[in-house]
Formats: sequence, C-alpha cells, structure tokens
Amino acid sequence: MTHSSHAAVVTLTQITKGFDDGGQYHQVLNQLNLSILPGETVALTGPSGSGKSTLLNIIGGFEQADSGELSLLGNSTQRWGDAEWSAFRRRSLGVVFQQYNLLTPLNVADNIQFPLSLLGERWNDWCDYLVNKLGIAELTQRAVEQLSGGQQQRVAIARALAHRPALLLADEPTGNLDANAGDEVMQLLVKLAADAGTSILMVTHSDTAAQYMTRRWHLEQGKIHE
Ligand SMILES: Nc1ncnc2c1ncn2[C@@H]1O[C@H](COP(=O)(O)OP(=O)(O)OP(=O)(O)O)[C@@H](O)[C@H]1O
Repeated sequence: MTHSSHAAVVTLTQITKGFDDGGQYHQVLNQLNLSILPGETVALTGPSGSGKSTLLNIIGGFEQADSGELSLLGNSTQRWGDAEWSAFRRRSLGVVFQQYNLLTPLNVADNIQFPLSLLGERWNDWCDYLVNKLGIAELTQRAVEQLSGGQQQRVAIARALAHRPALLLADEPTGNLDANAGDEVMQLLVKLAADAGTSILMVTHSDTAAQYMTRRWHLEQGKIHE
C-alpha cells in the first residue's frame, strides 16, 4: 500500500448500496461521488434511516457497496482482502462511537496504548500530549468503568488518535453527553485531530456538533447535499 500525502484520504466514485426490505429493494446510497482531503473535517447529517451509518461502514470496510469504487489514501480497495483492510485500519483509521467501546478489563493507559501495541509501538510523547490536553493525565491507571461518560469519551478520543491515523470515523461522539461535556469533547476532538493531521467524518444529529466541522454532507434519499 502506498501512502501519498497529496492523495485524498477518501474517494467514493459512483457508490451505490441498497437493501432488500421485505421483498422490496430499498436504495440507501445512490451513485455517490465524494472525497475527503487530508485534514478536512466533515459532518454527516440526515434523517434517521437515511444511510449515514451505512456510508461510514462502507468507508471503514465493515460493509461492502453494491457497486462503485472506494479509494483510501489513493489506493483502490477493490481487490483488498482481510489483510489489506486490517493493515489500513491498524495504521490509518481511528473510530469513536456514541458508546465508548473501551476495553473494560484494561485501565486507561492500556486502552490508549492498544492501537499502538498492534503496530509494535509504545506509549510516547504524543500520548502524553493527548492525555494532558484531554485532562485525563491523572487517570491513566484507573479502570475505565470507574470513569464518567465524559471521561470515557476522552479516553476513546485518545485511543482513536494515539497512532495519528489519516482518518477518524465518528458516530454521534457526543450523543451520550450533556451540552457542556459535548462542547468540550468536540473542541478537543477538532484540536487534536488537527494536531495529528487527521481528517474527520462524523455522523451527528446535532447541529451544534456539526458546526465544529468545516464541511457538511447532508444525506437524504440516497444523495448527498453539501
Ligand atoms: N443489514 C441491513 N439489512 C437490511 N436493511 C438495512 C441493513 N442495514 C441498514 N439497513 C437499512 O438501510 C437504511 C439506512 O440505515 P442506516 O443505519 O445506515 O441509517 P442512519 O442514517 O445511520 O440511521 P440513524 O440516524 O437512525 O442511525 C435503513 O432503512 C435501514 O433499515
């Protein structure tokens, strides 16, 4: 896999996806042509059921489009098998969900180190920077289930950015937080992703959260309106 710093992080060409809905074909994504450049941040909005999660899942390789082409970091994914997808996710992808999905038997530091350990790397200065900025430096030895929701989401952000991925996929990252905690998390997410050179694609129902991104894709009836 080559990695050109000038290539788009994500390029979708004529991406189409539908599902069988009780014998009827229901088209969710209709010939989408989109790209995300290095460092760009995009809010993905749209009504419930419009296909936002489906689009995120296709970009992360968790679901396959019916037709069209997906390129990541300038590489067509058409012929990728499990090994190429794993390598891409390990090296170049971070994810943050509404449910924090932390590894509960592990403490904070081990959660943050986890993506690095998959790359044969260790805790480093960037990890120190992340936990300091996120205000969780004092919590690194704590079990994650002892933390508040806002604290757990900060740990999830540190884990998602620990390996400075090219792309962060976020699905309602502030969905479980109150307005103040949500604003704080969004500010930190945007700042730290910028420091890491990470592009963001974030699904959200929240206008407030969407405003933190520089672009907005509104998905409705299979099409994106920007
Ligand atoms: N595996 C599947 N099999 C059948 N239908 C599916 C499948 N996955 C998604 N769908 C359908 O595709 C449509 C889009 O679903 P998706 O979850 O992507 O929407 P969404 O915009 O993320 O919704 P929400 O905002 O409610 O999370 C929905 O009508 C859903 O029922």
